Amino acid sequence: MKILVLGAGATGGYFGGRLAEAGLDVHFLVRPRRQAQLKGDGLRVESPLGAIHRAVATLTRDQLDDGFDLIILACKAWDLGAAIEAIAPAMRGQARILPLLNGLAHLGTLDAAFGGEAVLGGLCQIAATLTPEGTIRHLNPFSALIFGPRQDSQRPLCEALVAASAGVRFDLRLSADIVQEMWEKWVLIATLAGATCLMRAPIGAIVAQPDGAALIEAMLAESQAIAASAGHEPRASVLARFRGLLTEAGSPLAASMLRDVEAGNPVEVDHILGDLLGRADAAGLGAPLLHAARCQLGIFEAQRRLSAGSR
Ligand SMILES: NC(=O)C1=CN([C@@H]2O[C@H](COP(=O)(O)OP(=O)(O)OC[C@H]3O[C@@H](n4cnc5c(N)ncnc54)[C@H](OP(=O)(O)O)[C@@H]3O)[C@@H](O)[C@H]2O)C=CC1
Ligand SMILES: CC(C)(CO)C(=O)C(=O)O
Repeated sequence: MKILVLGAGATGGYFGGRLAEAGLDVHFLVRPRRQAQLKGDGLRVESPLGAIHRAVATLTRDQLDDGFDLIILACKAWDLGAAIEAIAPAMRGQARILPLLNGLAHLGTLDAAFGGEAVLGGLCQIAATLTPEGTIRHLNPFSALIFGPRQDSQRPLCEALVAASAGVRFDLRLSADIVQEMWEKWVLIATLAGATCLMRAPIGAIVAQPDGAALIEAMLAESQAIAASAGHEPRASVLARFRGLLTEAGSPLAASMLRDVEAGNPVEVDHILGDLLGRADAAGLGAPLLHAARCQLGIFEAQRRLSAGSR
């Protein structure tokens, strides 16, 4: 199976690197600055599960052909349009796309560009970051990639990926209902990003305050109600796990969006909170805490753009 990974950032570099480490035929579609880093120093991953430092195959969009079976899409939401243009030559063949982005809106955008049959469902669970020097830092021992077919015709490729990935050093799971699992992940990330970015602190610091846990619980209830109104009520066992993660005393857990805020990077506020709130509005649901988080991140984004423009 020939795999193309768009983006050698935190998630693409980590999961692509682990697949390459396990002997799969992985190529990274990158832009020239990242290609120079990877050609100069190889792919570097620091991880409690074992470091990776290896040469990897890279190509830029002008070198792309249609010989790939699977494209793992690992860009931020604001880069989706450029990513679609970049992978278009590979989509002339039989390739299918496995997106790792948080949220859900990208599925519709990819379906419109390449047809629904080309687009699997997918998500990842990891805390990782890309340093300015190009190292991927995996921040805790947890890493999972969950994926699955959205149409029956996609099932053989999904099963082939599982078979080819025996021995890979992360949890790879073929989901029986990937769209439901993407919704559940959206409920988690909207709450985690909303709370940790609004409070500018990890979970442990928030729940150490007298009203912290109640605030997170209320935000989780808002996200849950929006998912339920779309026909994707999170399963009770999943909600119980999320509640545990989101209210754990002393937890260092924070959303990758908070790491982006702290680094002064753009944030996926429209994709993760804006889109969810659009669906809340359409269903006539109030979600005041999620609205407050969106407003706060909107201000951050506007100020970030202003100061980037004045430099
Ligand atoms: N980081 C995390 O812990 C987690 C992230 N996620 C989600 O995963 C998604 C990806 O996030 P993450 O990996 O952190 O993001 P990063 O910013 O670390 O990496 C994205 C990479 O994509 C590359 N890229 C973007 N557009 C293109 C293009 N057209 N051609 C080639 N390369 C491109 C960027 O390259 P360049 O340097 O050239 O801009 C960048 O290196 C997001 O939706 C995020 O919410 C989900 C779970 C955890
Ligand atoms: C919820 C979490 C931490 C899990 O991977 C995540 O997706 C993120 O921080 O972007």
